[in-house]
Amino acid sequence: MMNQAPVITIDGPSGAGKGTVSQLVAEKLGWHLLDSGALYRLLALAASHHGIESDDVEALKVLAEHLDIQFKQSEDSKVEIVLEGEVVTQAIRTEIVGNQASKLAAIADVREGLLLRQRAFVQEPGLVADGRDMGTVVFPEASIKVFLTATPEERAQRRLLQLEQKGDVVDFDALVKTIKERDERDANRAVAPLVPATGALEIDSTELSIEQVVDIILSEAAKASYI
Ligand SMILES: Nc1ncnc2c1ncn2[C@@H]1O[C@H](COP(=O)(O)OP(=O)(O)OP(=O)(O)O)[C@@H](O)[C@H]1O
Ligand SMILES: Nc1ccn([C@@H]2O[C@H](COP(=O)(O)O)[C@@H](O)[C@H]2O)c(=O)n1
Repeated sequence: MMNQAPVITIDGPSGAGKGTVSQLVAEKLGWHLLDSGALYRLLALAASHHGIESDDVEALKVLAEHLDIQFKQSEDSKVEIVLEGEVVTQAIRTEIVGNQASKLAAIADVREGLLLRQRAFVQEPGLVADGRDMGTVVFPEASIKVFLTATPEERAQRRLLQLEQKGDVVDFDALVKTIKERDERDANRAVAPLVPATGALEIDSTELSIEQVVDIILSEAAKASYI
């Protein structure tokens, strides 16, 4: 990654706050943003649309390499996600799609198929990348690496609030179970498992507000003279 724009990676389990925090840090720095989980979710949705089974590794790799997607900045500065011409910003956020994404993400060829697309997000003045393997595999030379966690119960509580605000009815215990299952699969897979990168700053956000987490990361950015 010599002579490339700087990268801050924020990895961690589902619901730890990576997406929220990454967006705020990117806004503050004026940097680009990569939500790598969205790519795995888009792949899961596209596979389902095309009737591709999760054991058809060859077809999944081709699909991953050629995913027809766009991240469009809308007027209210939110990002609209388009898959094969259809707006799927909300459709990819369900727990079902998240789980399916996590199953496909355990396949080495699928990860390989998405690798270059993720690296292409590095642009001046810098990139904040959120996911599971940003600091370990995709951007191993990132200048700041963060591993963001919170207890499964706290993450389930946050997700519950998020889903209730959208009008969804969800059971807390079922949510904790799903979150633990996804953690287990993401952390124990053979390829790019969810582990802190060497030298990552580990932040447990269970007792922290979003603003406190953002401030910790921005103070690292200030130390690196990005602010
Ligand atoms: N420190 C925090 N305190 C309270 N709520 C938080 C905190 N961080 C994030 N949240 C809230 O938790 C919810 C989940 O956050 P977010 O979607 O950013 O997590 P995530 O790690 O990106 O999850 P996923 O990997 O599944 O996409 C959001 O509603 C967000 O506002
Ligand atoms: N770098 C990444 C990002 C995501 N995944 C897998 O995708 C699933 C959905 O991700 P979200 O962050 O949107 O919840 C996730 O459970 C991972 O299995 C990944 O493997 N690597």
